[in-house]
Amino acid sequence: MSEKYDLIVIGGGRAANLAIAAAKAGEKVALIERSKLGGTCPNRGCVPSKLLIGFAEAARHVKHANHHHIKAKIESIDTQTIFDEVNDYISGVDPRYEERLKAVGVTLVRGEAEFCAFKTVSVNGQTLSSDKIVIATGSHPSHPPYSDLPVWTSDALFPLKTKVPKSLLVIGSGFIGVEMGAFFAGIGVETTLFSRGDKLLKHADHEIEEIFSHEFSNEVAVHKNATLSDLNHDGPHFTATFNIAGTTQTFKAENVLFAIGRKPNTETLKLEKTKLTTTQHGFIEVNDHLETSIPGIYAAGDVNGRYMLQHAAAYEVDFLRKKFYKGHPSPIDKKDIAHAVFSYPEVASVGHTEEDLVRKAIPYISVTQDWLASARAMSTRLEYPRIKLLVSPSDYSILGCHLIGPESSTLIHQVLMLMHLKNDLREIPQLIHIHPALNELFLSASIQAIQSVREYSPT
Ligand SMILES: Cc1cc2nc3c(=O)[nH]c(=O)nc-3n(C[C@H](O)[C@H](O)[C@H](O)COP(=O)(O)OP(=O)(O)OC[C@H]3O[C@@H](n4cnc5c(N)ncnc54)[C@H](O)[C@@H]3O)c2cc1C
Ligand SMILES: NC(=O)c1ccc[n+]([C@@H]2O[C@H](COP(=O)([O-])OP(=O)(O)OC[C@H]3O[C@@H](n4cnc5c(N)ncnc54)[C@H](O)[C@@H]3O)[C@@H](O)[C@H]2O)c1
Repeated sequence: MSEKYDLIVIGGGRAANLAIAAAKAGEKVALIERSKLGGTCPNRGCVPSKLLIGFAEAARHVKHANHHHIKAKIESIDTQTIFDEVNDYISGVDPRYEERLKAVGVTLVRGEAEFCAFKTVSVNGQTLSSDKIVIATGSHPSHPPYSDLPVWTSDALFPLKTKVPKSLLVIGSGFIGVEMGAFFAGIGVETTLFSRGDKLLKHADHEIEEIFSHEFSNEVAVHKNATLSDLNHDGPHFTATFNIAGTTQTFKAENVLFAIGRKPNTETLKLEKTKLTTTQHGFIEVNDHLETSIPGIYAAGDVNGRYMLQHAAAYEVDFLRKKFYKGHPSPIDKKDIAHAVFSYPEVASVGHTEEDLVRKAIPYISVTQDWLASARAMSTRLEYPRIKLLVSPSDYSILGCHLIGPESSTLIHQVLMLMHLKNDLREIPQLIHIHPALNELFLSASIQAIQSVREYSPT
């Protein structure tokens, strides 16, 4: 006999907030979590990785002090304490979530959920059913090749249970590869990163990617067009053989981090028992109400594959909260979801890349400028910071904006705000910018873009 609930939430990552909202609305709600409450972001994702990156940034300021005619030397970096502090943060996450859930009366079920009948779920032999189920089971690192060896994925870093290696090979040049690669290099670990293609951050706008690739390679040894052909582990070292642009090369390091993408957590859910199907990559398809092909079953966050970002998961969970408990009837707003890569250099992006616009035959004008007109930017002594604006020649709306340089993740919010309120680039020069704040980069780029739109004539 199954116990009936008003709502079952499977996965206690971002969707824990939905369970709390349901309980506050007076519903009988069960939250099922097989691992640590809080999910990927605070336990093994955004938060611990950014805490680590802060340490590397501090080290990099010392390393680059000579740009400001200051002679400085790092005497030592206590890498073990850095990880101990981050491990400490992680250990507090699950208990904090559990307290919040218990305070509002959510029934917390610890264990792995699987469907056992239509809209019925079993966990450790206990059966729960509901007409309203939210699947928010997130994602996990793609299974690395050579997984019989003690190689790392990002999950192995948080919490780190082994000693910090002196040397590291990073395989993959997406978000995690370049963030963690810059971190380890920043704290003095001899780091080499391998990309199987000829780009790092292959989905970035090409102009930004070129600058990123160049600057990142000054910090981290990079090999492009590199395919791993063999990996051995012998005593304290890994020996990796790569085919790099037609030649065979061998590298040794104390550890290897695979950062080769993430897969949805749907394999063990037995979705077929509730008649739900997934895409060929295992993501749960949803409509614009985040409802699956089975009415009453919803999927939010990484598991639906729309984005794989914490702020997108948060937005989707909040959409469901408003839908269920505030009676909001509208479909989910197709907002542009921005992202930032907290590597060195930092990159932030919203909307289309230039390649997207070309592929989709969307007319645009493009302006790329450095930020160096601003004294604050000049004072950084960096030469690469750039803004790329892609603007519609028909109505001055921003189609895409791509930043590279310090504080890109913060600065991009000026563009997000404009796109959110009234997407008309002509508003930017109307705003009196503080002189000489970094934000002046938007002023000069928008003035040039407005001029280009005025002069635009379709070919
Ligand atoms: C190293 C790293 C850095 C990142 N940095 C950023 C960043 O800076 N910014 C950003 O926006 N995003 C970042 N992300 C992505 C972000 O962490 C995810 O997009 C986000 O956590 C997804 O939230 P979610 O709630 O969908 O899934 P999750 O947080 O993964 O939660 C899903 C939960 O479901 C549980 N679960 C799975 N299957 C079952 C089951 N069958 N039964 C019971 N429970 C189950 C899991 O244990 C997990 O706790 C990063 C990810 C990684 C790995
Ligand atoms: N700052 C952020 O917002 C942030 C940070 C970290 C992670 N994330 C999220 O987590 C996701 C996963 O990150 P990720 O870096 O693992 O994935 P990713 O998709 O960003 O990059 C994976 C890279 O690995 C390459 N690759 C795939 N298989 C390979 C193989 N067998 N050998 C060599 N290279 C291979 C791919 O071509 C790609 O370049 C991201 O897509 C993002 O959604 C976000």
